Amino acid sequence: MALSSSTLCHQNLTKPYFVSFHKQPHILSHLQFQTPPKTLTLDPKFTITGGCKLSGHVPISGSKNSALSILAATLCCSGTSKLHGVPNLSDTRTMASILRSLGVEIEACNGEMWVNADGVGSVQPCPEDIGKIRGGFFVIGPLLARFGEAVVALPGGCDIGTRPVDLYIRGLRALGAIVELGDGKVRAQAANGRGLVGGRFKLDHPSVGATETLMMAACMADGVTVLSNVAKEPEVIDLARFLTGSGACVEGAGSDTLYIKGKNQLHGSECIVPPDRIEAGTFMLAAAITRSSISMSPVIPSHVACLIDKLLAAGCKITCAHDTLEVSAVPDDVGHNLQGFDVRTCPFPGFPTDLQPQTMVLLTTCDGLSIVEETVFENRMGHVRELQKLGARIRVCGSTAVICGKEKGSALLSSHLVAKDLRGGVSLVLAGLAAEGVTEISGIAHIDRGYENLDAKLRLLGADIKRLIPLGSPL
Ligand SMILES: CC(=O)N[C@H]1[C@@H](OP(=O)(O)OP(=O)(O)OC[C@H]2O[C@@H](n3ccc(=O)[nH]c3=O)[C@H](O)[C@@H]2O)O[C@H](CO)[C@@H](O)[C@@H]1O
Ligand SMILES: C=C(OP(=O)(O)O)C(=O)O
Repeated sequence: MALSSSTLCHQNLTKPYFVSFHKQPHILSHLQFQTPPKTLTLDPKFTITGGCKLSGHVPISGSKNSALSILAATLCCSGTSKLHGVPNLSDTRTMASILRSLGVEIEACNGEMWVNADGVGSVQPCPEDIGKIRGGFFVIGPLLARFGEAVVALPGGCDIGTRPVDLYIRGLRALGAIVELGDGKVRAQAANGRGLVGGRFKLDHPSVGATETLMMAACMADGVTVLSNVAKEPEVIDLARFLTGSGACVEGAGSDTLYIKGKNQLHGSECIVPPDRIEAGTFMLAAAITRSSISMSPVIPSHVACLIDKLLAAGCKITCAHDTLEVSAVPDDVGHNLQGFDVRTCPFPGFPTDLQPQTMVLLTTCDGLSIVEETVFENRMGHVRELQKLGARIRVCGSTAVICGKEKGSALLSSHLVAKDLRGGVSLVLAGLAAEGVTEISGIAHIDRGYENLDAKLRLLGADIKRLIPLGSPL
């Protein structure tokens, strides 16, 4: 089915994601893994020779952000939970290490994870690991709810703004917890040694992580909790689905109010981590930036509706059949250069902040002036300086960037670039695919936090990208 904006408006945004287990693709089994050359380099790097057209089909992995919150939620469950489609990322490995530091037993094999939290003997997860990722902090909700206490260090994650945890703290207090912040740690205790109690809390801002953390806490609080102005992101719905499958009573996921009736006990359950909408969006943009045609699956089209609208407006062709999406920007197919467009990032269902840097790269290759306004994080323009090294004409004023599209005959040039965060980092990879010559990108550990085998997947599509590993480091 060829897509237009109106086609998507009729799709149910909260429709469950059903894939029978036997159909779950062994997504990476057919990728050609390259044994990376060991070279005289200090830091792992990508080198990309630009100009290759992409073609073929790419498998989309399970969602990083859904996997992180569902893994945190397994702490609520008695017995074993079985998760399918957990992406093999440094973030999910760090999350597993955080859970193990509490005494959780985890076995993992080919994207499947068996998690059992019955032997938890600590309420203080490893602070070093918590400091590496944002999602690790979410364990404060389930720890407090099930064990009455938690001591959790302040989280890490992408350096894209101040990213406070005030909404988590105020929300947990509304559920009867005593919460203090000091020494880089949040200490929380259910008051009077009793468990949490249901309550009402309105978030000042629809924070994804605060919504998920409070939802997990409320699932085991005594009585009913009403959370308003919550996040409506698909990952919130995925978490609610896992919790409900584990015996919790959660209503309203996907709307701006959650109604949760607490239960004394939740049980382990089985779930599939839905596909990563940000990874899918990144490959959709890779097709557009390289003026190529590729397909990808599984994708839930309503999760990437905003990007589909923008790419259609730019002049791309997009078709969708079941869970497969095809994006074409081949000049012979679209008949003209792509047209620039404006973007304003917003909480879901608005344009995702996690696709802002990648979209900016596309805009540098389109006709005309484009404006990108970042409204979710106050410091998410770190990629611009690197893109300017490639000759991109971008001006930033605060959280707004003005992008001058392609001049006749001009192209992005190659350079040595540094990835400073996850999505900014992958935007440099996309720029390298379109640049003339060889682009070198260091700091790729940021990219490995959130993309499963990015280089192998791009090679599968025909890109010339190599991962250089420092001499002496284990493969
Ligand atoms: C692991 C994970 O799921 N990460 C995602 C999650 O991050 P995360 O959950 O951290 O993002 P939030 O939705 O909480 O952040 C949105 C805004 O709210 C602010 N804020 C948040 C909490 C708080 O207590 N106080 C406060 O002021 C933040 O500083 C930010 O400006 O949602 C973001 C927004 O879609 C995505 O970019 C991240 O990929
Ligand atoms: C901001 C992101 O991740 P995190 O919240 O884990 O830092 C992201 O995935 O783009």
